[in-house]
Amino acid sequence: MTMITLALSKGRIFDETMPLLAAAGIEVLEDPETSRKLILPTNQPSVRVVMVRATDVPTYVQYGGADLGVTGKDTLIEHGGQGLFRPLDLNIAKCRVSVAVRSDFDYAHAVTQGSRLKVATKYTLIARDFFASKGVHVDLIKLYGSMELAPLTGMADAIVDLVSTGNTLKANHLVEVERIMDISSHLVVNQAALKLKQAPLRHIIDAFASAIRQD
Ligand SMILES: Nc1ncnc2c1ncn2[C@@H]1O[C@H](COP(=O)(O)OP(=O)(O)OP(=O)(O)O)[C@@H](O)[C@H]1O
Ligand SMILES: O=P(O)(O)OC[C@H]1O[C@H](OP(=O)(O)OP(=O)(O)O)[C@H](O)[C@@H]1O
Repeated sequence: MTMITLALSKGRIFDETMPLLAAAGIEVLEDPETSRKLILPTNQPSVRVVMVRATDVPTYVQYGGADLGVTGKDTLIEHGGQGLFRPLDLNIAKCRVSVAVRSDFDYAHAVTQGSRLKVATKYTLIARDFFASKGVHVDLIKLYGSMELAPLTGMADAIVDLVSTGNTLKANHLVEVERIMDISSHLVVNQAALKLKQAPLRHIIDAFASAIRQD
């Protein structure tokens, strides 16, 4: 029996992938929110799900710890995508990467003045590319979470972070000043596995493709 291993992360990616798995006839038998198990069985003995940090999904798939996985485009860009085949935009976990500042910070003035902007972010590659393309000099501060706090404490002038409803920014008196790119989650597949386990992986990819919701 050829075992297929799918890497997912807890929360919205797991939740929003479930209907796609259902289209492939796959049902996960345990709830990752309540189970302590990191390897979850499914109703198909030849398919299992491994639960990893969202930022680790591309790494697990790249090195063959999983044959395929679901990951945000933001995470994929920061990872670099080496060794990954990326057959489908799943149109789930939709948000955007944006620049935000304190509502009393004059961003337009700061970026035209030619001075250096202090930017805190988890997304250093995306931020570096974006500001380079605008010709704005930045000092990047790498953070792993709670980016919103950086401008509030005076540590940074701006953040580059994910925005969906805008509620998190609003609750912290921050405003979105530039939208860098739209984000959704993608299916990624290990390139070697795609050759060695072609038939079962094709079945999953095709089922996912048929179940993608367009809006
Ligand atoms: N508010 C949101 N609305 C829609 N999609 C989102 C939102 N926040 C994040 N996402 C998308 O979902 C992916 C996973 O986000 P999630 O919050 O589950 O993990 P994380 O906490 O950022 O990751 P890690 O645990 O590795 O730090 C992100 O990479 C992004 O593509
Ligand atoms: O614009 P909003 O709708 O407020 O979403 C944006 C927030 O969502 C993400 O965090 P996290 O995954 O912690 O958000 P969650 O509370 O939706 O899980 C992201 O890092 C932002 O902080």
